[in-house]
Amino acid sequence: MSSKLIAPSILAADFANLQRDIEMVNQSEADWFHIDIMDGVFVPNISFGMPVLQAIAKHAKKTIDVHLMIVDPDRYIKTFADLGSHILTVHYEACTHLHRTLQAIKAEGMQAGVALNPHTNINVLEDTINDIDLVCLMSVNPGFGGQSFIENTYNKVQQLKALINRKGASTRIEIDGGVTDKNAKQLIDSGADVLVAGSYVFKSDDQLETIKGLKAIANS
Ligand SMILES: O=C(CO)[C@H](O)[C@H](O)COP(=O)(O)O
Repeated sequence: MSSKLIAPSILAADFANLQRDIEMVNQSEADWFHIDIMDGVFVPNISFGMPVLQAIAKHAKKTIDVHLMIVDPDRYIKTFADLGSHILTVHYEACTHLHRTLQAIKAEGMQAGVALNPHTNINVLEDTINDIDLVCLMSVNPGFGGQSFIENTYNKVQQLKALINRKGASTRIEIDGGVTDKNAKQLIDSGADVLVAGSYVFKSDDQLETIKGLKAIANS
């Protein structure tokens, strides 16, 4: 069984002490940096843009997993590659020509991810799953950190895992939103490979221990 991965969401970091929080992730047992880019159009919130990502990338020593919650993401694929993104995830709901977008991401040397909102059925990926490196299942409605986990996510992970197996794909399943020690084990048992955790990590007293504990649960 391959190792299950933990990706702290920088959205929940303390931006007054961003470099300290990045160093904490570097030193931790986390595997990826999860970076949420929000445009105030696709989602009802604006997070941060290119200069902040550039600053994070300068200090980050782990895989940079960028999640674009923006309309028409094709406009920025090259920019995000140039800024040092390793994985670039676009929303299914934001792409008119998803297959073309995936090819464009790969052409820039990045892994291609697709995120699905909680209301979007897994079967929309039936014809593209073999072209997708990562599916990010939103377990909250995107836009804000600190929301409650949607329980139907377990069913969706199982359905997605079944689709991946049926198609012989090697796609990873990532879960984003409301992940804690309470749901991590059931998510992994349902078929998840990567757990994104924002508030649970950054609002905890001992962040290194919180990441260590989540990683232990995910790989137990
Ligand atoms: O981007 C998000 C919502 O759009 C996620 O909720 C965020 O990445 C994770 O934060 P939290 O663990 O606090 O739910």
